[in-house]
Amino acid sequence: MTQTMISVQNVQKSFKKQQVLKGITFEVKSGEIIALLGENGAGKSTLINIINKIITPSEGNVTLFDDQYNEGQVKNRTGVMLQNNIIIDRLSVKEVIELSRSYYKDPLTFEAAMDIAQLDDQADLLMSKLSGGQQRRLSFALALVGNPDLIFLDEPTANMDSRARYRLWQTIAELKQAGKTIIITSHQLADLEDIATRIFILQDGVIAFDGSIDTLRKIQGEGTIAFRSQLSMDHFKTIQPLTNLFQQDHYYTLITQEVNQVVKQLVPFLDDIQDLSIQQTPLETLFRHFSREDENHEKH
Ligand SMILES: Nc1ncnc2c1ncn2[C@@H]1O[C@H](COP(=O)(O)OP(=O)(O)OP(=O)(O)O)[C@@H](O)[C@H]1O
Repeated sequence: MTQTMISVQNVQKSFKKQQVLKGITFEVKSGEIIALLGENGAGKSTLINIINKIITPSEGNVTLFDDQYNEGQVKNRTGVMLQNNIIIDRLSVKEVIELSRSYYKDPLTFEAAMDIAQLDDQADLLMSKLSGGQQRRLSFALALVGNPDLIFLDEPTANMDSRARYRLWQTIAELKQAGKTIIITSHQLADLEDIATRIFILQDGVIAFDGSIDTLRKIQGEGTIAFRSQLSMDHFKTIQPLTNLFQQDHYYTLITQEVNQVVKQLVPFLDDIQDLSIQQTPLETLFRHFSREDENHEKH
């Protein structure tokens, strides 16, 4: 049976004169994997911190699980990996895992938590002596040590090497299989794309998009045609139908619902086109539509 895990009602947050969140409302059901996207400074961490009562909103309400749950019950079923690692200077990796385990009713075994952290060789090392990536791995294990049903991961892969990142996404896939509910912020959109069941795009203080990646593709274009060319933008501007056209240096990206029709119109330019590729529009490209940094494009 699906349960409402998170209910956010009209959450607003201002820091001095800057209003970061302007009225955020949504519900998350059990088993959903939410990718929370937004540019740097969009307010993703602020929203996650408000949901977890780390900062208070200027307006609005948040309910986790059921409003009958007390704070202790909520904490017991929730795992949080914040953007900044929390370091307790005097504790070793082993000690902090044991300490965290003791807090929860139904924790993972010590071995399972160590397996997530992948820090066997550093078990006796003080937390403060870990590298940035190792601290991140420990933070991930600590978020999961209580065997939570609801998990918040704020840029979990920051500082991780590619092997650690691979393992983390694998663990998240296992959590998904197990029916956990997860909210993740990450700038690694290719990995998020494989795992998320629902995308939130935070822009200008509101959720500018809430839906599946398939819905986003239906709105913005199923197919992406990319190529390099020395020809100017003017040559490609008249191509129809496009939902978006990006140019960066000599690299063009055309997004469309009608791939065949667009490819046919590129035929006259083929001698001046290199590295042509056609693919289902990736999340990375769909997200660029909402990006302010990428001004060199034509929205259709
Ligand atoms: N305690 C604070 N005091 C003042 N301003 C703050 C505070 N916390 C956040 N902000 C501001 O709020 C905005 C949103 O910050 P936030 O960290 O939520 O963004 P983000 O979407 O998580 O960004 P990033 O992708 O860079 O992590 C930023 O402009 C930030 O400077």
